[in-house]
Amino acid sequence: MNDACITFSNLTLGYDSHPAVHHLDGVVEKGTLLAIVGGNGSGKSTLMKGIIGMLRPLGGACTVAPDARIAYLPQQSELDRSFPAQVRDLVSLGLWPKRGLLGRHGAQDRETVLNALRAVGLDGFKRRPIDTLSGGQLQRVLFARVLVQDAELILLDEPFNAIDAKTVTDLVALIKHWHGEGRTVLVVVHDLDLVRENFPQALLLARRLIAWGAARDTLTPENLLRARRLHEAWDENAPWCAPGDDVHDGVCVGRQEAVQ
Ligand SMILES: Nc1ncnc2c1ncn2[C@@H]1O[C@H](COP(=O)(O)OP(=O)(O)OP(=O)(O)O)[C@@H](O)[C@H]1O
Repeated sequence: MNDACITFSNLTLGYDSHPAVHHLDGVVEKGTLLAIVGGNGSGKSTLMKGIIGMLRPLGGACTVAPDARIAYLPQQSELDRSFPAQVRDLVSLGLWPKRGLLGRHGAQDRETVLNALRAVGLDGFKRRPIDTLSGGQLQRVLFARVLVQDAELILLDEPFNAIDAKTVTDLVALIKHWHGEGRTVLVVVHDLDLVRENFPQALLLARRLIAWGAARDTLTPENLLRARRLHEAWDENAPWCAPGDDVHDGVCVGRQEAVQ
């Protein structure tokens, strides 16, 4: 059996005491390629932020294997492209765990960056200002940064949004390559056909876990309908489950007094 890369233990994540991911349990084993799916606002990005430690749990715990270096690619909408930088600067940022933020880059580092740009199909782009790139080109640059990070755990939040079919095909190939190298890769994806065709496993969220397993078994019409119904019925102002509160079907139902 593989070792655990990420362990969720009754994990609840949220904002201002309002839960966005509720009572999640399970283990992502090392070397897994997993798609995270669910409707808008179902908690996918929140889960990613919980895994990298950007969000502290409201309850429970999320543990990442201590030896796992993490590469995280947020949604493009969270990136500031106005920063005056060239493509090579952005890709070089992936080297900072090895070199430190102000560390000097040697000839080998420059070669690593060029090789990464070549691998994502952007040979010759190293001096381009990042604010002149198309959305698809920027996503390729960000994948190049992940490449140079050389991380054991890779988290990609909606990397295929507003990307043309050719770019999606190229980026999926890179993701499969990382999986083939034994890395653990979690990807937030909206296109369910793309998941069925390319991802061995899927985790379906509607703030709580609906299903998790082989992609084809997870993305059944029944599970998707259940996810939709639960999601639509969700109360945005639901309170945080305090320790000791009762949970029914994955949702906090408050503290039930013992029946005498
Ligand atoms: N910084 C924040 N402060 C308050 N609430 C937030 C914050 N970020 C997200 N939320 C809320 O948490 C819930 C889950 O959001 P999240 O971004 O995780 O969903 P998602 O599944 O990634 O959605 P999408 O597919 O639209 O990107 C939503 O109700 C959202 O409004």
